[in-house]
Amino acid sequence: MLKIGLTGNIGSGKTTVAKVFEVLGIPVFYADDAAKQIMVTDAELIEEVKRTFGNSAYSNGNQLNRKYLADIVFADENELTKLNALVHPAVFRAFDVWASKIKKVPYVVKEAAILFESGSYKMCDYSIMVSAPLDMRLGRVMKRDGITYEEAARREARQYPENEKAKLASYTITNDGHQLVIPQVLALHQQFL
Ligand SMILES: CC(C)(COP(=O)(O)OP(=O)(O)OC[C@H]1O[C@@H](n2cnc3c(N)ncnc32)[C@H](O)[C@@H]1O)[C@@H](O)C(=O)NCCC(=O)NCCS
Ligand SMILES: Nc1ncnc2c1ncn2[C@@H]1O[C@H](COP(=O)(O)OP(=O)(O)OP(=O)(O)O)[C@@H](O)[C@H]1O
Repeated sequence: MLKIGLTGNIGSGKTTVAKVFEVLGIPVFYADDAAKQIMVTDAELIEEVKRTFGNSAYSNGNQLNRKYLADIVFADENELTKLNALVHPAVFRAFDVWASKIKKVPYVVKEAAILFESGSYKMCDYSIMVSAPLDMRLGRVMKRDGITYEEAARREARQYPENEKAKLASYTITNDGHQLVIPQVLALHQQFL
């Protein structure tokens, strides 16, 4: 069973592409969602996050104060590195457990915003990058999340540039509103069968 990493910078449309793979019957692991879940359920991790970023990182018990944490980590690369070091090992383990339970499919997809930055592409057989022009990506995220251009751009600045990712990726899907996405996914699907 192949493991295919699926990534793309903020607002590229990787989750949208992942849904197409799901429609084709391919199981998809959403690393960002797994991280979200782990950050509110793993007691040891919660304590580490509080110790590192202050008790205000959580409110009402184990409810993650996402805005508080985002303001700290996306403003300072060192802080983001600290958070990544706490969260990512647990996400890697969750993926391995999830994948080990899946049988009788030719491949699974791991969707992760920072597949290359975290190094997790090395644990995949192939990687796919979803690409779209910067302004289009930031515009999509502003609309989806109700955040400002500056907030979206700050996150983008913490991710590898698209041209560097393209060098590492096995395949690229273009989601620029001109090229159709579904035929591009179907072509890769045929290849992985
Ligand atoms: C800082 C947090 C709490 C902010 O939460 P928020 O709900 O505002 O954002 P969300 O998690 O939905 O992420 C939205 C987008 O931000 C970008 N982003 C998120 N985490 C990271 C990161 N570690 N590095 C670079 N970009 C990131 C991605 O493009 C992502 O799709 C959250 O992003 C977080 O806990 N990040 C660290 C864990 C992580 O790395 N998750 C992503 C991959 S496993
Ligand atoms: N081709 C497209 N045309 C119009 N809207 C699109 C297109 N592709 C994606 N979108 C929209 O843009 C937004 C961002 O897409 P999506 O959530 O799939 O991106 P993402 O790469 O997973 O983003 P993030 O890194 O922020 O999680 C969503 O609201 C989605 O519906």
